Amino acid sequence: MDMVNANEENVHELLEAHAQIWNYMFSFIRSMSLKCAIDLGIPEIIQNHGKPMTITGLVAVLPTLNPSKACDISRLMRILVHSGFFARQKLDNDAQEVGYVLTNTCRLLLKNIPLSVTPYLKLSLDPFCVKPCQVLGTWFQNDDSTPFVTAYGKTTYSYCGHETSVKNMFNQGMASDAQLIASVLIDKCKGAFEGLESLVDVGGGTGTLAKALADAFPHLDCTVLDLPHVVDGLQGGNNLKYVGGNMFEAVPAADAVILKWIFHNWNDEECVTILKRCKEAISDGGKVGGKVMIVDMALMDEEKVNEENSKMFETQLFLDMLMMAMTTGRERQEEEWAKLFCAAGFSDYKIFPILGLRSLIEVYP
Ligand SMILES: C[S@@+](CC[C@H](N)C(=O)[O-])C[C@H]1O[C@@H](n2cnc3c(N)ncnc32)[C@H](O)[C@@H]1O
Ligand SMILES: O=c1cc(-c2ccc(O)c(O)c2)oc2c(O)c(O)ccc12
Repeated sequence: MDMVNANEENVHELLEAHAQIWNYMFSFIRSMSLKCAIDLGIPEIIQNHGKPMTITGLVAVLPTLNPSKACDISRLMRILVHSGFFARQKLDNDAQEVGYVLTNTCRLLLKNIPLSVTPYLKLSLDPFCVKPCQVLGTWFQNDDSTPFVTAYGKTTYSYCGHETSVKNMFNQGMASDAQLIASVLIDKCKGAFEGLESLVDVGGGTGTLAKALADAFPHLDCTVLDLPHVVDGLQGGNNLKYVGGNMFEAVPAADAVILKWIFHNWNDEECVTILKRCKEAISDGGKVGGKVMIVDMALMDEEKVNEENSKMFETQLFLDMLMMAMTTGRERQEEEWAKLFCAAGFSDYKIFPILGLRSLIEVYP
């Protein structure tokens, strides 16, 4: 079709292509509208109201709203109803008036629930992550190691080390995700921890996952290894301790090591080095049967993408592009994982696709 010169036959197709571009182009409006509702505390206010909340009721109690902008809140709510975060419900059976309620999805965004996604959303939509994405094109044409460096002039590592508020936002985002993974692992994969006496969470951040595992398995000795500036001052417990160190140099000895969201931050060569340090850690005790447990993505096969799972695949690709913007890492397909394991001297692995977009991957020496 001739897309440039519209005539009557192709005008329909032209407009459809045009609409598709606009929908894609304006996709950031979705995330920014959701971020706005969260910044204003709207999910909590509606939840605490206990029944459908009218627009008048909502604007009356929004604590930080400038009154001259009250009429615009209904426009914000309209797009978020359309996107499925809020729904409209009658106030009561015979009433005509309707109010807003939260959908199940939106409940996951409440700030004070254990599995809240909000800290991770705040991290992902902060200029910390957004600015590097805006300079991808520049980065493809310069010598910088990552778009993050193009945007900020330093690596994420040194940026987080110096800016306390960004470091806290990053650690809180990671911790909230670790809480979700911990509860699924403890609920669905108890067997994976059976027979283990000690476990190191490599790059375990502020220890959310290790803490949950230490509580769930009181006979498991848990260690969190992370950079000194992350673990300094953190207090362990009975079967939990923190160690400051560098996973490229040494990993404390244990029956097993777990690494969540580590490998997607690093290139292949860096991953093989980390894997070798992990292999040494599970061999040092002299006990056979140790293993490396990885929580990360196994990218779906493009041939297996269909209408039902295509959104899932798209979300995996979003994360891959985010990793391109922030780090030297990438999301990997099964074959790419297998190559890394082989290069680091492991003999076998098994992928358990039990964590939604991500998998538990066990690697054996
Ligand atoms: C993407 S975060 C994942 C945190 C945690 N595993 C989780 O999933 O919630 C990566 C972690 O690796 C840590 N890290 C980076 N370089 C490291 C190194 N050389 N040695 C140990 N930890 C490191 C970071 O400080 C950060 O906590
Ligand atoms: O901004 C990010 C930065 C990093 C990151 C960068 C360098 C490292 O040395 C490291 O350990 C982690 O990882 C992320 C991540 O894993 C996400 O899921 C979302 C955002 C980020």
